[in-house]
Amino acid sequence: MADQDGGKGGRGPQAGGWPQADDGGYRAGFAVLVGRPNAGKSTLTNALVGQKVAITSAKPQTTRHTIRGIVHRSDAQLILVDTPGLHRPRTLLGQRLNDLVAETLSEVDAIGFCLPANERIGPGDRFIASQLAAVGRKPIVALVTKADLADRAALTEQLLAVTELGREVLGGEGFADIVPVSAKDGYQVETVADVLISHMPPSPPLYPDGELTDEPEAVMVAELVREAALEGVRDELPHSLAVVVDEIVPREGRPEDNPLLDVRVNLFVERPSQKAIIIGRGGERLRDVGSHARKGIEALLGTRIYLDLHVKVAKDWQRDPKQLGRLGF
Ligand SMILES: Nc1nc2c(ncn2[C@@H]2O[C@H](COP(=O)(O)OP(=O)(O)OP(=O)(O)O)[C@@H](O)[C@H]2O)c(=O)[nH]1
Repeated sequence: MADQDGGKGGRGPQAGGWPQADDGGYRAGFAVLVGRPNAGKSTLTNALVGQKVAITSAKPQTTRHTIRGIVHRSDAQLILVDTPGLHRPRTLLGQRLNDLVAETLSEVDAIGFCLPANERIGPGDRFIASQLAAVGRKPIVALVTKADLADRAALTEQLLAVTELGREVLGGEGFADIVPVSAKDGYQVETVADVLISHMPPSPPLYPDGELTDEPEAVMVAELVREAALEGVRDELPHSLAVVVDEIVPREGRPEDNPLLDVRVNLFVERPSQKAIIIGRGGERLRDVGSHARKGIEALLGTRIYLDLHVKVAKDWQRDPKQLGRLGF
């Protein structure tokens, strides 16, 4: 995977800004965080990378896209892939998500398996552990997340339970490492990076220094719109909303020192009633969504934008392969 990704998304390696790799000890590679919904994967990714790149929410399974962030060290690069929750497929969308996860797992150099410190290991965790065991020889690091939510005794007990799970499901010594971590208060976040980096292969840097994500900007724009559109109505339509960026184009005839980008975005829902929720009475809610998202997008792109949002009904898009393809899943 190492040499495939450099040019993805039109943000490939650029001249200048590359870290030096001639000291011989450089490591670089890919790691993925897996775990059941709500295990803390997105929050930990953000804490490791130091910038908000993925949606976090109190509701499960909001992370739809594979989002990468990059941890830069003077002697290493850790490229993180944040996957959707690995779970038993229910709808076709679920199946697609799991295919995506399986594909990602087979391509990375190490896997971080997130298990919350404050919740008992359950069937969902065992299911994921068995999937990981099937991936074959690959370092699997257990990350006991949300350590701030467990007291010392409970954390110790959880670490023992996780050790046991590793031996039972993976055989031999079980997990390559077990690290308790809290993304919330920063406890051991650096250690997680150190441990994952220790499992990366010797390699020259794969990305220019300072690049925090290779996610195509369009995907980040879509995430910002999606986040704004779900604000306050997650209960009503968390799984029924797909956001697709139609185009991002510079407005013609603008002065060079004051450019404006036209950003056109489509929001797909499954039913007319959901369209009404997004738009709100007299279009008021959609205007709020737009002004909210616009601020985030302007900060992301570093320029003023005109944001054009369109809400469309794509009936049963979650179950229709053609529609899923069109929506980028
Ligand atoms: N107290 C505490 N809460 C955390 C921590 N990490 C994550 N959370 C919370 O746990 C919830 C789920 O976190 P996410 O990072 O969205 O979990 P996820 O595994 O990416 O979830 P999915 O996208 O559903 O797969 C959110 O409400 C977070 O604020 C932590 O270290 N401490």
